[in-house]
Amino acid sequence: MPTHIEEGFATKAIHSGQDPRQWSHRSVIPPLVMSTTFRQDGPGEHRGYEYGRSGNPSRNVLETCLASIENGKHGLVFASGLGAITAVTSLLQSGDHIVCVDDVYGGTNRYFRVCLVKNNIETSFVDGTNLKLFLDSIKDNTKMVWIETPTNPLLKLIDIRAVVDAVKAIREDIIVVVDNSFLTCYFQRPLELGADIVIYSITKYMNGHSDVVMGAAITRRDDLEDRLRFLQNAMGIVPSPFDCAQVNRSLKTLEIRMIQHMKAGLTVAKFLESHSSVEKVFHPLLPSHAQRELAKKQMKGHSGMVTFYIKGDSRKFLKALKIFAVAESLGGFESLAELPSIMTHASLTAEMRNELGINDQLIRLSVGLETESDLIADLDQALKAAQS
Ligand SMILES: C=C(NCc1c(COP(=O)(O)O)cnc(C)c1O)C(=O)O
Repeated sequence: MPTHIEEGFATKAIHSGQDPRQWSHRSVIPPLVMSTTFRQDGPGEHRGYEYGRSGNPSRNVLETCLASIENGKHGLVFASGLGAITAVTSLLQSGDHIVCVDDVYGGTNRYFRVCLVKNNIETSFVDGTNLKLFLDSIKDNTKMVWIETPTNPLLKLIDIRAVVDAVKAIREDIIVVVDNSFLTCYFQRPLELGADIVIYSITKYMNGHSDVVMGAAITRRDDLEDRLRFLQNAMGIVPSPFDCAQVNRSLKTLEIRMIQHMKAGLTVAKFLESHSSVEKVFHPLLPSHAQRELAKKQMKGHSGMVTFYIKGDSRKFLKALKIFAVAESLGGFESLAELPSIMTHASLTAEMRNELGINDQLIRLSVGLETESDLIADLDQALKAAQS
């Protein structure tokens, strides 16, 4: 028997789910199956696939690969990150309660606060960096705890293992969900830290090419996979086979892309921190980050996300940028810059934004894969423009 080799991340990303022996023609690159339906040998006698919404070979290849690189058991993909959030929160029912970290993506906040409330599912938004405060928010009807770490956009960290242990000590049936979009499974493994479900906006780093909108949920629990698989089909929030093939391709370079995003992001963060036109920089790997020790404990590294308070005119800064594009989203090879207060987090209430410190001086960067010196030069000239 060949000795079992514990494969590395890149090997899993390149080979998991891709075995050419799955298809008779043995193509090394998985075939793209666009068909919405599959011929059956007889009524109900199919070969694993019946209808495109219920299952698709190109989707199956991607879901297998995602589960493998997450060190999970089951991977499910959805039409968008919010589609994954919709499916996962559909595990709840009327009268249930969610405890959610206060600093989350604006669309997540909006879905919880505006949409779920229509189904009589209430959410408490709480500072997840204060474990006691977070746990004190758990009520008899709390059925889900929702974590983003690092958070969007303030890059606050939540101790996943500490939250999981404390929550499960209160009640085992509370489902702990971690949105890992800002780091990917290359830098952080929430399932290994005890989370029940990890979700992604695949749109971001996992695809990393800003040409697919998709979401994913990965779990080790058969019971949750069974319920999520039902919801994926019954709610119809599935991605196209073409998009699945695109993302499957992107995962092959995830490791090397994240390593470069980390390198460039840290270069940018250090440059900003030393600049006289910058008030404060948030980056988990900077010594100045309040939770630097937690970063070292639960993260293998950090992505290209950098957030900072600018001195001077933030709009002038953003309009002066030449290489960074002013745009929503993040995690692609191109560098992006945005003003969360009026862009990605505009859907928060003004009170919530004020409490969090998401004001017109707060700028969020997604540092891409361009030449680092070009990025620094672009930021430097734009910071000067903001002071004029
Ligand atoms: C579009 C942006 N965020 C989407 C997002 C989502 C939603 O993913 P979509 O694929 O955009 O539906 C979920 N979770 C996090 C942490 C996210 O950042 C943004 O922050 O610019």
